[in-house]
Amino acid sequence: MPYSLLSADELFTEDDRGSAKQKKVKIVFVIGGPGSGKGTQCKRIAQQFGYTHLSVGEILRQEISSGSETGSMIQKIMKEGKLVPSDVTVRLLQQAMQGINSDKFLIDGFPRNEENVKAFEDLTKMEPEFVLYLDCPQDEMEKRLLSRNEGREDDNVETIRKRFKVFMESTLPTIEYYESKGKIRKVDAGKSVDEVFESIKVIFSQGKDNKVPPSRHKCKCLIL
Ligand SMILES: Nc1ncnc2c1ncn2[C@@H]1O[C@H](COP(=O)(O)OP(=O)(O)OP(=O)(O)O)[C@@H](O)[C@H]1O
Ligand SMILES: Nc1ccn([C@H]2C[C@H](O)[C@@H](COP(=O)(O)O)O2)c(=O)n1
Ligand SMILES: [Mg+2]
Repeated sequence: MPYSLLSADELFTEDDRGSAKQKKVKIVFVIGGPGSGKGTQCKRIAQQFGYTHLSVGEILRQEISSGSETGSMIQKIMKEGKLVPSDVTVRLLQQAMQGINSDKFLIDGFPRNEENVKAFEDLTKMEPEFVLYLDCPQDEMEKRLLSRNEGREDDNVETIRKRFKVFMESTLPTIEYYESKGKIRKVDAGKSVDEVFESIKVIFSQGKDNKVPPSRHKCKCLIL
């Protein structure tokens, strides 16, 4: 189904004295495997560094709760641990951003694949300032998800394993892509919540030129 997508200007321009003025918006993507602690750490980052936290998974779950046809489609996909088509995801993300007057967005759980990256770049003509990557061992992530207890339909062993596979096959290549642009900031997310946040604070306290050594992930390169 075609969606009417707004351009970067329509999304990010404010007209406050009769003349169109470009509003500078800073975007940080937060990625990591299922259960790596994205939501947990984003709440702290938002509080301490003044970002607006948007969880893309949460935005999709809100659409499910709305009872719309799109919501039923999203629900089926999520139950199977798969990814929602990017035109749907980016449209809902854009709508959420439009409704908030903020110049600093922390976008949790995005991008998840090459299609997400391309849809976002094509639509907004923007790039993230940097991409925070929470790197966590799979057995630790599985343990966390199985004791999360938030009633999520996708927190069962079968779906969790599928989500891990999607992360390895589809999300890791996006990390390679941003790494080639010097935008990945990786932290060891297998430690305690406080320890992980200590490493994150260092990153958010530094300027945008802060660089980390390339990671050892072996993934195919992402060609956009
Ligand atoms: N560093 C940590 N140590 C132990 N438990 C943690 C840590 N970080 C988060 N948790 C717990 O693990 C569970 C998953 O965390 P969280 O929801 O933040 O992960 P997520 O990356 O957002 O997962 P998803 O991709 O499924 O949304 C939660 O119950 C949370 O309280
Ligand atoms: N960019 C995204 C983000 C999320 N989804 C879907 C697939 C995920 O398993 C689910 C839950 O997301 P989470 O709360 O774990 O971040 O939402 C997607 O398709 N595309
Ligand atoms: Mg989450």
